[in-house]
Order: sequence, then C-alpha cells, then structure tokens
Amino acid sequence: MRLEPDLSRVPGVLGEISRRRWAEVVDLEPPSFPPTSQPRPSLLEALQAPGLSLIAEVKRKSPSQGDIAQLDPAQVAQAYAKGGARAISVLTEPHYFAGSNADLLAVRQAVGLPILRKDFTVHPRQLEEARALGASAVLLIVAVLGELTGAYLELAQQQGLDALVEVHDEAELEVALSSRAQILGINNRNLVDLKIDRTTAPRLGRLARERGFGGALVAESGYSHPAELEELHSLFDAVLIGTSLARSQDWQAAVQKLTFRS
Ligand SMILES: O=C(O)c1ccccc1NCC(=O)[C@H](O)[C@H](O)COP(=O)(O)O
Repeated sequence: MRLEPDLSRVPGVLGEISRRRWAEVVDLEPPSFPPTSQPRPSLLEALQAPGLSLIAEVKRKSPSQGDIAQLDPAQVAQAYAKGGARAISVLTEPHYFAGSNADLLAVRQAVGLPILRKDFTVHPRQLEEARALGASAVLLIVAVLGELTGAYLELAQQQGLDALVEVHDEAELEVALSSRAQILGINNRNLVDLKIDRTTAPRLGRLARERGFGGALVAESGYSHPAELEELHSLFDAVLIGTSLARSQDWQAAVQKLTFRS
C-alpha cells in the first residue's frame, strides 16, 4: 500500500505546514539514535484514569498566536507534572511552532508521564522517529492523512505507540471511527482558517459516543479557564491545552487551577 498522503488537497495553513514537513522528512534516514530504553507509559491508560485528564502542551509559538513563550521544555514539563497533568504534549515541528526533537528528548529525561509527539505526521519515518525519541503517542490528523489514517494507525501500533486521531468535522469523524481509533481528539481550532469554536468538541464528542465510540475522547484547543471545562466533564476523558498554560507565569499553578487542584 502506498503511504503517501495526497497533500495537494489539504487547504490553508495546514496544507502549507504538511507539505513543508513532507519535503523535510521524505529523505530522512532511519533514526540513528537507538530507541530509548526508558519506560514508555501508555497514553491511553493515563487518559482512562477517573476525571478529566489534562494533556499539557509545551508550545513556544504557533501560526495563530505568533510567539507564545520562551521556555525551557524540561522545566515547563516538570511544572506541568507537579501541577497534576496526566500527559505532556511536545510540539516538534520547527518552522511554525519552534519545536524540535531535542525538546522531546529533554522532556523525556525530565518527567515519567506519557508524551504525545505533536507533529504533522505525513510519512511512516516519523513514527519510527517518535518511538526512538521515547514518545508514547503520535498525532494523526485526519484532514492530512485522509483515508490513509487507518494504515498510519496500524503502523503506529506496530511501533508500540498510541495515536491521537484528530478530527474537526463530521466527515473526518467518520474516517476516524472507521480507522478504529482508540484515542479520538476533537479540535476546536479549524486548522485551515485557525478560528476557534468551542462548540465543536461537545458537538462531535456527543456524536462519536452516539456512534458507539468507546475509547478516550480528547477536547483540544482554545481553553484557558476552568469554567470552560465544566461541560467537558461528563463526556470527555481529557482536554489538551497549550497556549494558555505556556503563557502563564507559573506553569504549575496554571495546571492546578485547570485541574481544580488549587
Ligand atoms: O495552534 C495553532 O495555531 C495551530 C495552527 C495550525 C495547526 C495546528 C495548530 N495547533 C495545534 C494544536 O492542535 C494545539 O497546539 C493544541 O490543541 C493546543 O491548543 P491551544 O490550547 O489553543 O494552544
């Protein structure tokens, strides 16, 4: 099976980022660093703990916000962990998010929580890389991978990785459900025009449950206040938050506030 997604059909910023990522990874050699021997905790298990889990993101910059924070990824991840985050998301895309593989390695050394490698997966080599870096899970965006989502999910699982399969509309949800995703992310940010609509996650989350989805549901993007999370508690297993946490002056306190621990 050809595993080359048709990136020419991906519109907007997401298309730009994905095509640039493809050009960078297509000729990558297999990772030269040996697979990390450190334990790889399961993201899926972490998200199945009682209550609404927080996946806290290490995020320096983004297309929608520009510069967010100058930060030391290890220090931030430790503070997130102390505050009660159940997993850490690390952006490794360099041009639009100022992330790197070194950031992920630093976070891996610093905390024992599951790490989501938040990159724009467009090539199987990135899955090998994620494994070698010590990630527990990768991001698979249905708008990017289309009908190849299921094949990438299988490859990720063969590498011992969980996958956050991300959707932002009904059509993408159908693809994710037929790919047998176990962790379903619903992004409130339209990755084409970057607008946030926080009604997206509850609407598609309910639909996913009605359609029989029994895995972990994750609401993503645009959250900064505990009140915004209230309606997620009965439906979602986790929420993924980046910008508002990374921008805060005290990362541990910011996580505690959002996880109702302060
Ligand atoms: O954050 C962006 O501007 C962005 C633009 C284009 C593609 C992806 C983008 N973000 C990735 C994410 O999904 C978020 O980093 C994540 O859900 C956290 O969102 P937030 O809390 O709003 O930073």
